[in-house]
Amino acid sequence: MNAQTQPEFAIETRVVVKTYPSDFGDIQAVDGVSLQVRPGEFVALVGPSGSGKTTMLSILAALLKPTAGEIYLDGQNMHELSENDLVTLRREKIGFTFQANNLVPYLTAVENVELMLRLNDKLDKAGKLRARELLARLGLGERLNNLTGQLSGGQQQRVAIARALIHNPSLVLADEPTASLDTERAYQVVETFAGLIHEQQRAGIMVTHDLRMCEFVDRVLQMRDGKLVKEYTDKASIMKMVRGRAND
Ligand SMILES: Nc1ncnc2c1ncn2[C@@H]1O[C@H](COP(=O)(O)OP(=O)(O)OP(=O)(O)O)[C@@H](O)[C@H]1O
Repeated sequence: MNAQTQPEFAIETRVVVKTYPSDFGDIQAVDGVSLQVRPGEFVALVGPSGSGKTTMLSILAALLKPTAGEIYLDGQNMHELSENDLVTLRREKIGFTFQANNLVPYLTAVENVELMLRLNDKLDKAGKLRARELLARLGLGERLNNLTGQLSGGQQQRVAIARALIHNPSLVLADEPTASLDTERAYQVVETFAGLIHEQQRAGIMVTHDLRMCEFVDRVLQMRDGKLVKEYTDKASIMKMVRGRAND
C-alpha cells in the first residue's frame, strides 16, 4: 500500500455484482453497483426490503466476496489481497455497527471499546484515554464502567458507535443503527455519529429503513432490485425526500 498518496475516495466500488444460487434460478442481490465515498462524507443507503442493501454492506465490509466487480479501500484493490491480509485490512481500516450491536456482555462499556484497540495491538495509555474521551463525547462519561447489560438500548448503541470509531478506521459501516431506538434517541445517535464522521474524516455508510435519519447524511443512495437507482446529493433534495416520504 502506498502511504504517500491519499486517494480521493476512502471506498470505491466498480460494477459490483453478487449472485446467490437458488432453486428457482440465480438471485441477483447486487447488480452492478458502482459507488464512491470520500473521507469525511456520510452516506445513507436506502431502498425497499430485498433491494440488496445488507448484501452490499457485507461486501463493503469484506465479509462477503462479490461475484464480480472491484472494491478499493484507501486505493487498495481488495481482490488482490490474500485472506490473511483481508482480515488485517478489515480489522484496521473498517469499523462496524450492526442492528444487534454485538457488544460483549461481560465487559464494561469502556472495555468493549478498548477491545478494538487490543485486537489491533494499540491498547496503550493514549488509546485508553481516547476510549474514555470518545465515550464521554457520546454522553457516557459516567457509564464507562457499567456492564453493557446495565445500559439502555440507546446507550448500548452509542458504545457500539465508539467501538466502530476508536481505531481510526477509514470506513465506518452501520446497519440500521437506530432500529431498536425511539425517535428522539435515534435522532441523537445518528446526529452524534454524523458529527464524529465529519470531524474525524471517516467515510461513513449507513443502511436505514428510517428515512428521517437521512437528515444527517450528506448523500443518499437509493437501491432497488440490486441496482443503484437514484442519488440525492444535496441537503435540499435530501430534505425534500425525507419530508415527502415522512408525510405519507
Ligand atoms: N445468503 C443468501 N442466500 C440467498 N439469497 C440471499 C441471501 N442473502 C440475501 N439474499 C437475497 O438477496 C436479495 C437482497 O437481500 P438483502 O438482504 O441484501 O436486501 P436488503 O435490502 O438488505 O433487505 P432488508 O431491507 O429486508 O434487510 C433478496 O432477494 C434476498 O432474499
